[in-house]
Amino acid sequence: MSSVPRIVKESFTRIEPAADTAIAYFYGRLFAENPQLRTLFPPAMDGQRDRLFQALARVVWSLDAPDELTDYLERLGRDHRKYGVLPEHYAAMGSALIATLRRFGGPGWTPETEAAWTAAYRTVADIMIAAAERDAAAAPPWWVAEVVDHHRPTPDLAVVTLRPDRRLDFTAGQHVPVQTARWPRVWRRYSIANAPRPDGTLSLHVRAVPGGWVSGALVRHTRVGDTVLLGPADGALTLDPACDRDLLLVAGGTGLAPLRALAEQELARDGERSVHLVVGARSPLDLYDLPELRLLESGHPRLRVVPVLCDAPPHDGLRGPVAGALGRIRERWDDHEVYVAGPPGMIRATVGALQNLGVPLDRIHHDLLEAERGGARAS
Ligand SMILES: NC(=O)C1=CN([C@@H]2O[C@H](COP(=O)(O)OP(=O)(O)OC[C@H]3O[C@@H](n4cnc5c(N)ncnc54)[C@H](O)[C@@H]3O)[C@@H](O)[C@H]2O)C=CC1
Repeated sequence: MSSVPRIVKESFTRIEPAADTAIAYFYGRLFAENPQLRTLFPPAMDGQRDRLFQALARVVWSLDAPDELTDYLERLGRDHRKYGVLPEHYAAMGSALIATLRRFGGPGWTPETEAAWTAAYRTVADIMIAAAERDAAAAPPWWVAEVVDHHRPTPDLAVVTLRPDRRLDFTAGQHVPVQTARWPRVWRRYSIANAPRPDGTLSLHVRAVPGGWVSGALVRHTRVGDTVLLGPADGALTLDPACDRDLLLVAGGTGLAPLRALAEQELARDGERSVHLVVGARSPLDLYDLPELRLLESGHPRLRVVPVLCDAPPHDGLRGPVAGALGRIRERWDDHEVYVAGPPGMIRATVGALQNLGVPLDRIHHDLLEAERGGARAS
């Protein structure tokens, strides 16, 4: 095994405390040397800086796990096609990155360190470029999608249905990046709220969060007939086809979207698994999809939908945080496969409650890291 991972990790630890300054320097240098690259990035770079640093950290700490790293980089390479990134851009990025690391690497930065980073970057770029080229043979870099339905069950929430101009493959539980005409080059991810449909349309549940550019545009400034851009679907919150345990799906707020998709996918199969869909919300108004869910339930005896309200006056359902309600719905869930989606605090509380109810961790699936990166999906 080469010494590259060790050297890269050690030097990265020294640079990490100055991450914010280093990333700002990196972009300043990249755009000064390659002004044409500025058009690939959004006008405001704040979120972009965080994302670059998170990606860099993930690559550095995965250098010892080549399979995991390759999988991640291939997805990243495919995903970068939607930004208009070309193979020749990688050299410019690499040169600005090495210059930045040299500048912030302190006295421990040696020719050996620089050689290790150069080798690591070359490997990373080669994997991303090759994955993007393979993908280009099979799929467009982005899809133009027409808004075919848009309704606002509450003032800050929209259910948006889109028809992509070409087939967009996805698996129930995945999310897609979305760009609106109002905010060019700003992409945000939203979970797809349905299993694949014969007509290729997909629905998103979008809450307009304070200061959220894309979520605000999708909720308040989007109409039927408008178009948005979509990137490729991604995400691992999907059903394991080999598993036949009964399903417990625990949703908080718009975290309902991916779990509704999983429920639809399971119910479309000729199976016998029971499906409990527990929907946590703050108030009755926030149970925006309940009428549709009741309709689904009425057509499928193996589905049970259980709303749980936390901030509501007494009503005929369950009250309190969704995590605390699980033990009141059923004493044990340890024979179930469980999927959880919602705000990070709700995911954490629910996973803890499930463990207390005897569910092994390897049967609890969630996207906590994605939800924490978060704004990602919400803003
Ligand atoms: N795959 C995933 O995990 C997905 C996650 N999301 C995330 O879900 C969130 C949805 O937001 P909203 O609809 O505004 O939800 P919300 O803030 O209205 O909360 C929904 C439910 O979660 C509970 N909750 C909220 N914060 C909590 C905390 N700190 N501890 C325990 N329980 C908590 C509430 O009591 C309520 O029952 C967003 O952060 C979004 O990014 C959305 C889609 C998919």
